[in-house]
Amino acid sequence: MWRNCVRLARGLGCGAFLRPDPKVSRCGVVRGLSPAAPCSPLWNSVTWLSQARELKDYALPNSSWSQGMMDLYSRFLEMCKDGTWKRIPSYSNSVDHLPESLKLTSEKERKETRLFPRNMDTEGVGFEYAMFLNTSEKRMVCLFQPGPYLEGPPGFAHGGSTATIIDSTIGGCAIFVAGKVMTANLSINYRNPIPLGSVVLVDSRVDQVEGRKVFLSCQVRSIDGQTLHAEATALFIRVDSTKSLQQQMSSQ
Ligand SMILES: CCCCCCCC/C=C\CCCCCCCC(=O)SCCNC(=O)CCNC(=O)[C@H](O)C(C)(C)COP(=O)(O)OP(=O)(O)OC[C@H]1O[C@@H](n2cnc3c(N)ncnc32)[C@H](O)[C@@H]1OP(=O)(O)O
Repeated sequence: MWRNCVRLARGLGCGAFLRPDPKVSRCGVVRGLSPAAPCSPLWNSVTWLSQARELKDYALPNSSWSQGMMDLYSRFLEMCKDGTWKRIPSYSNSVDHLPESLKLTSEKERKETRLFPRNMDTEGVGFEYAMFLNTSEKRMVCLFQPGPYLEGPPGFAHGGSTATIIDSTIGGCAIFVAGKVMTANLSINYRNPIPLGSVVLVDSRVDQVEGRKVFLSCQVRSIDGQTLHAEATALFIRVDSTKSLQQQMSSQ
């Protein structure tokens, strides 16, 4: 069934769902001085994407995405049009997400590190995901399609992979709202297993900020909302900087 989904997606292709940017290749590589995110004025306005080096944006559709993932992605792109939601690009290295001016000197030198959920180069085998941020609701939603290399129980996602995508989504939300943070506590209740190749919505929000403490909650649900796969609460601690990433970027 999973293979059929992949074949179906391949057959349909993804071109129809994207408004093509001639400077962005189909696989999301940013060429030359072009920004990567077609729907986000915030990301378009920042200068840190203007690097000669090529960055691949992994959060753009590829041929492994199922029809369900594509449909959901285009629904969120539609919601980006009025600025309510912003598509968050995703690179293979944490450092690539930071504006040049915020990088520590040591981080400016290229390191052979990889952001954990982006550590597989073959499309569709691991974490396929795309995140969208709603700033006013302090909410980050992640469309997640777990691939066959994330198997735990036969046919289903490993609980650790679910924890990873929750931590990343919640963490991304906390970073945009509160700035540089670390996960101090993550508590997950697993309610229903996630079938490999299915698409789920990881919906997280900041509930409260108390000094350095950022409290968040999250639900992982099937696309139709009928199945609750997991729910989580988390505490993130601000480690430095009083500004959120968004404030830092808009003041560039
Ligand atoms: C990265 C990419 C950036 C790109 C962004 C743009 C794109 C966005 C999209 C996608 C992003 C993906 C995002 C990924 C996110 C992943 C996040 C992780 O996986 S982080 C790794 C795992 N976490 C650790 O390794 C922490 C290890 N722990 C520590 O380093 C420290 O313990 C730390 C920093 C958490 C706190 O240490 P202290 O020394 O700074 O602070 P103290 O004094 O201990 O605690 C402060 C307050 O918090 C409470 N606290 C601390 N830990 C607690 C806990 N576990 N439970 C309850 N309270 C706790 C304490 O009791 C204290 O409270 P009182 O001020 O006294 O009221």
